[in-house]
Amino acid sequence: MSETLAIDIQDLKLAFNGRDCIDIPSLQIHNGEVVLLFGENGSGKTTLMKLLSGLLEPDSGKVRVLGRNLTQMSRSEKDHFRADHIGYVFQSLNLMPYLTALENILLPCGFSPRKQQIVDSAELSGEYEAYQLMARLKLEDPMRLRHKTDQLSKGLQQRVAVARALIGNPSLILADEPASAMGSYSQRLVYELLIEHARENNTTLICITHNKEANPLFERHINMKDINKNALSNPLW
Ligand SMILES: Nc1ncnc2c1ncn2[C@@H]1O[C@H](COP(=O)(O)OP(=O)(O)OP(=O)(O)O)[C@@H](O)[C@H]1O
Repeated sequence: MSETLAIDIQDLKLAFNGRDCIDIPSLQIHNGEVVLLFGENGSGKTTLMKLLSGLLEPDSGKVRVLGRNLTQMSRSEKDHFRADHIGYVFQSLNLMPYLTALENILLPCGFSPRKQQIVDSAELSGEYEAYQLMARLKLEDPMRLRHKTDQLSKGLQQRVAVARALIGNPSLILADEPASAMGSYSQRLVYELLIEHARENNTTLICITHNKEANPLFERHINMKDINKNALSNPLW
C-alpha cells in the first residue's frame, strides 16, 4: 500500500516558540496525484511544504515521502533526498541573483547526479531542456535567459523558478504560490505546465494558490482547515 503513496503523514506536530502551528493527525497523497493546497493566511501551508521537503523538522510524528521516512534521516540524507527527488518552487523564489536565469534553471542538476543523468539520458542538453520548459511558459525572447535573475521582472523570475523545479523530472513537485506575481493568462500557463508535466511524468504535484480560477484544473483540493487542527487558531487569520 505505502508504495502507492507519495505522502503519508501520521500525527505530525510542530510549534514555533511555544505556539502550535501544525497538528495533522493523518494525510495521504497518492503517487501521481495533482493537488491544490489552500487555506487562510497563517494556516500552515508553507510550513507543511517545508516539513514535506525536510527543510523543517517536526516536533513529533511521522512524515513518509516517496516511501522514505524523512523523520529517520540525517540532515545530509534529507538534503540529498530533496536534491534528487523534489522540485520546490519557493514562495520567496530563492533564485541566485549572481547567476543567469539559465544557470539558475540548471542549478539542481549540479546538486543531483540523478537529475543530471535524467537530463543527459534525453540525449539533449540540459540547456535545451531549460529552453523547452521556458518556451512552454511562453518566454518570447530566449536571450532573456542569459540575464542575471535580478534584472528580470518578478513574473519572469517566477517562471524561472518553476522551470528550475521541473528540470530533471523530480518525482514530487512542491509549488508554493508559483504564479502570484503574474497576470491571469501567465498564471494559467504556469498551472497548466505544472499539471501537464506531472501527468506526462507521473509526478506528484502539490501546489499552493489563493487563485480560485486555478481550482478546476486540479483533481484534488485540500483545505488546511480540514487537515490541520491548528489551521484556524492563528492570529493572522
Ligand atoms: N520560522 C518560523 N518561526 C516562527 N513562526 C513561524 C515560522 N514559520 C512560520 N511561522 C508561523 O507559523 C504560522 C503558519 O505560517 P505559514 O507560513 O506556514 O502559513 P501559510 O498558510 O503558508 O500563510 P500564507 O498564506 O500567508 O503564506 C504563522 O503564524 C507564521 O507566522
